[in-house]
Amino acid sequence: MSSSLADEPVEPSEEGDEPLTDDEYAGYLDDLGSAWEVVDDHHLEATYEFDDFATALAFTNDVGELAEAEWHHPDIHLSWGEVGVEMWSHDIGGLHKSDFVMAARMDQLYAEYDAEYNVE
Ligand SMILES: C[C@H](O)[C@H](O)[C@H]1CNC2=NC(N)=NC(=O)C2=N1
Repeated sequence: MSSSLADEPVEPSEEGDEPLTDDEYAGYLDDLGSAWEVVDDHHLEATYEFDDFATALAFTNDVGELAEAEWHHPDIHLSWGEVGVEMWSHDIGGLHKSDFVMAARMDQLYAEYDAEYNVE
């Protein structure tokens, strides 16, 4: 996982942008942690594991703050000990570089948690 993607700006998609094709996003996907996969060439998906609900909730709130700051929002599913995230660009109905930057930022956030488990 290269930290360079996380250091890039989250630039929103422009009107008329086409979603990235698998060839176009392959390099970005390689830069992400192993937690992430692309589903149906449409969105990124990952599940982060934690020791308990409270820690999962804290991570969820951190992701929420990141999303608000970057004005680019994931779908988040909070469970006991787990946070599921889906990330895509709604305005183009698919994947944009900004989704991969956000995923890399979430990987950075997760790395700060003293979680016992990592996602396989
Ligand atoms: C109305 C608001 O500006 C838009 O919904 C923004 C906010 N957050 C967003 N988040 C995501 N993931 N995709 C978008 O297209 C998007 N657009």
